[in-house]
Amino acid sequence: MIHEREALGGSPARELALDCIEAGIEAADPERAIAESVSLDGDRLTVGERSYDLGAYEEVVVLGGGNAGGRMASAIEGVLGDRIDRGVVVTDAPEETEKIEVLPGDHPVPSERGVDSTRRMLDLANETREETLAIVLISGGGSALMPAPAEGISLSDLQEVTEALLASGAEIDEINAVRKHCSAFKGGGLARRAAPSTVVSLIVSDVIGNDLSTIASGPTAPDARTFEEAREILSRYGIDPPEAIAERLERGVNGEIEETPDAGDPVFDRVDNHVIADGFTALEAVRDLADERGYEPLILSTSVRGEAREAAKTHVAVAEEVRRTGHPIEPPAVICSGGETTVTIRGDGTGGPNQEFALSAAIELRGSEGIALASVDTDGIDGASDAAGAVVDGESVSDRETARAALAENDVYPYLEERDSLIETGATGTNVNDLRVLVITSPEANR
Ligand SMILES: Nc1ncnc2c1ncn2[C@@H]1O[C@H](COP(=O)(O)OP(=O)(O)OP(=O)(O)O)[C@@H](O)[C@H]1O
Ligand SMILES: O=C(O)[C@H](O)CO
Repeated sequence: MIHEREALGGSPARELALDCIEAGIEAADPERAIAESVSLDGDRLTVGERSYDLGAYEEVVVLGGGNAGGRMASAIEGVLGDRIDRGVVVTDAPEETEKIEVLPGDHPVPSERGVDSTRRMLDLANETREETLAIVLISGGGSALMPAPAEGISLSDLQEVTEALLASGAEIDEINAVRKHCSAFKGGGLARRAAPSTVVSLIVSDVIGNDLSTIASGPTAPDARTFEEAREILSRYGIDPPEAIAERLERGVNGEIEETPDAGDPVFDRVDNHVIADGFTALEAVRDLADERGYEPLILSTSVRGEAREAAKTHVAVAEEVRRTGHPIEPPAVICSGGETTVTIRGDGTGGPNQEFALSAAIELRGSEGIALASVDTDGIDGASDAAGAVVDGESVSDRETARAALAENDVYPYLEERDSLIETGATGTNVNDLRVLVITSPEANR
C-alpha cells in the first residue's frame, strides 16, 4: 500500500511503525468494514445488531456518497449481488460496479457535475416507496461531493460560502450547520425524501465523536441545528454570505421555510444509522498488530486535535516517558492515536498536518534512540500535498535550523522528501481521519 516502502524503513522501529499504519488503514477499508458488519443469509440481511427481512420489500435501492462511496458501492454489491435493484452513489473515487451507478462529484468545493449527480441520486430517492429498502452509503467528503442547492440558491453561492467557511477556521459541525440549511438533501433531507421507505445507512465516519448529523452533513440523521444558528455561525466568523443565502436564512428564521427535521420527527421512524468504521477501527488494528509482535499497545485517544506541531511534542513526551521510566506502559511499546490536527497557515509552502506533526516530533527526537513515529491522514492525502504523511526517528533531523525554517514556512514536504521520510499511498478509498503510531523499543535492545 505504501509506495516505495523499502526507502522508508531501515530500523525495526520504523518498519513496525509502517506496518501499523498499513494495518490501520486496511482495517478501515470500507470493503472490509462492510464485509464485517453486513451479511445476507437467505432473505435475512443483518447489519450490526439489526436484521431486515428482504422478503418484506419489493425492491432494494442504494443511495448516498462520499469519498468512500465507490468502494462502499462495490462492497455492498459483493454482499447483496442481484438483490440490489438499482442505485446511484456520488464520489470522487469511482469503482467498477454492476447495479449501482457511481457518479462523479468534487471535493472540497462542490461542482456542477456534483450537482447533476446528486440530482440523479435524489430523483431515485423520490421514487422510493413504502415497499422499498433504501441502503444509504455515507462517508466523509459527502457534504462537498453531494451538493443539492436549496430553492433560490445557485451552485456559485454554495461554492462561495463553502470556500469562506473552509478558510474561516470554523469547526466541521459549524460548517455543516450552514451547509445543512442551504441544502435540499443534508440535515435529514434524504430521509425526508426517502420516507416512508425503510432506510438503512452504513456510515464510515471521519468526524471525531461520530456525530451522525455532522458526518457528510447527516443526510439521514436528525438535525438539532436551526436556521438561526446557521446565521449566527456565519456572523461569528465574519462571513458575509451571498444574497440568496442570507435571504434563505432570514426566511428560515422567520418560519417561512421548513426547519430541518429533528430527533422527534416521524420521518426517522424507519431510519437506522449504523457507523461501520471510524478512527477507533484503525486504532484497534494497530493495537492488535503491536500485541502480536510482542509490543505493549496503548491507544492514547481517538480525538487528538489542535495545532499539529504542538500535539506532536506531547506525543513525543509520552514516548520518552515510556522509554525512560516505563510509565504508563513498559517498552517495547506501541502508542497510537487518532483524531484530526490542524495547521494554522503562516507561510506559503507544501505540506499538511501529519507532515508537520512528524517533522515537529523529529526535531524533538533529534539524536535520541529507540523511538520511531509515523503519522498519516488515512485518506492518503495530507493537507495541500500528494503525500499521506511521514515517518521519522531520532536521525531524521540533522540540521534543526533548516527543519524549523521549513515549519515556519509551512513547507515541510520538500524537507521530508529529501530525507526519504514521506509516506505516499495515493487515495486510499477510506477516511477515518489521522492515524499516528509511536514505536518505542526497550533501552536494553540498544545495548
Ligand atoms: N502547506 C501546508 N502545510 C501544512 N498544512 C497545510 C498546508 N496547506 C494546508 N494545510 C492544512 O491542511 C489542513 C486541511 O487538510 P486535510 O488533509 O485535513 O484536508 P480536508 O480535506 O480538510 O480533510 P479530510 O482529509 O478529512 O478530507 C488544514 O489544517 C490546513 O491548514
Ligand atoms: O463531508 C463532510 O462534511 C466532512 O467530511 C465530514 O464528514
